[in-house]
Amino acid sequence: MILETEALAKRYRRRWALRDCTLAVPDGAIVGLVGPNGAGKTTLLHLIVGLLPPTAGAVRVLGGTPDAAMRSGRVGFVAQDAPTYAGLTVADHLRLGAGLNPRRWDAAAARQRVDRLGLPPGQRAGRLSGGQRAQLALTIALSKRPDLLVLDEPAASLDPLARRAFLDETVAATTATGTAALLSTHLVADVAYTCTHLVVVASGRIRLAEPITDPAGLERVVLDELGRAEEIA
Ligand SMILES: Nc1ncnc2c1ncn2[C@@H]1O[C@H](COP(=O)(O)OP(=O)(O)OP(=O)(O)O)[C@@H](O)[C@H]1O
Repeated sequence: MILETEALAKRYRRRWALRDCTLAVPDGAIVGLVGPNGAGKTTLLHLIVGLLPPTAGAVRVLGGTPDAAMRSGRVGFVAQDAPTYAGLTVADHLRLGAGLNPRRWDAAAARQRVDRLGLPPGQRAGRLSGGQRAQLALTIALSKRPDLLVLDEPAASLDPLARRAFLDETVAATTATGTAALLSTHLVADVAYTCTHLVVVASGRIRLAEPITDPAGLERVVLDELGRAEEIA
C-alpha cells in the first residue's frame, strides 16, 4: 500500500474535523475524495503530507512517516490555493523544482508542459491568473515524477479543456509509472472520468471507500451517500 491511515483523527480545539479514518490506497490507484464543504477533505490531505499532526491514529505514506515521505521527494502535493512565489518567474519555479528534486526531476517534461500551456518563462507568478498559477504548481508536482500525487481540488480553477487535459495527464502518470493519486474535488464527473476508487467523507467521517465499478452511476452513489450522511447528522 502506498498510503495507509489507521483510525486517523484530527481535532481543532474542541471540534473534530476528522474521526476514525481508516483508508488504504494501493499502488497505481487514483482516489477521488468527495464530500460537502467542511467535510474534512483538506484536513485529511494535510495530515497525509505532514502539514498537520494527528490528534489520534496513524498515517503511513510510502511505508514511513509523512515527514520522511515528503523529504524523499516522492510525494507531489498541490494545496487548495496552489501557492506559488509571486516574485519568482515561471522559469525560477522550474529551477526551484529541479533543485529540490535533483534525481527525479523531468526537465524536458516540465518545459514542454509550460510551453504547451503558454506560460511565459519570464513571467512572475504574481502576474499569472489563478488558473495559470494552479497549472504551474501542477507542473512542478507532475515533473517530480512522484510515487504519490496529493492534490486538493486541483481542477477547481482550470477551464474545461485544461481540466480534461490535466485529468488525462494524471491518468497517464499513474499508468506509465504506477504513481498513485489522491485528489479532492467537488466535481463528481471528474472522479467518474479519472478515478479508480471513490472515498466519500461527510462530517469528518469516511462514509464510503470502494473501487469504482460503474462510473456512469457514480453521481447517484455519491448523492445517495451524502443524503444518508445528512439524515444521520
Ligand atoms: N485551522 C483550523 N482551525 C479550526 N478549524 C478548522 C481549521 N481548518 C479547518 N477547520 C474546520 O475543520 C472542518 C473540516 O475542514 P476542511 O477544510 O478539512 O474541510 P473540506 O472538506 O476541505 O472543505 P471544503 O470542501 O470547503 O474545502 C471544518 O469544520 C472547518 O471549519
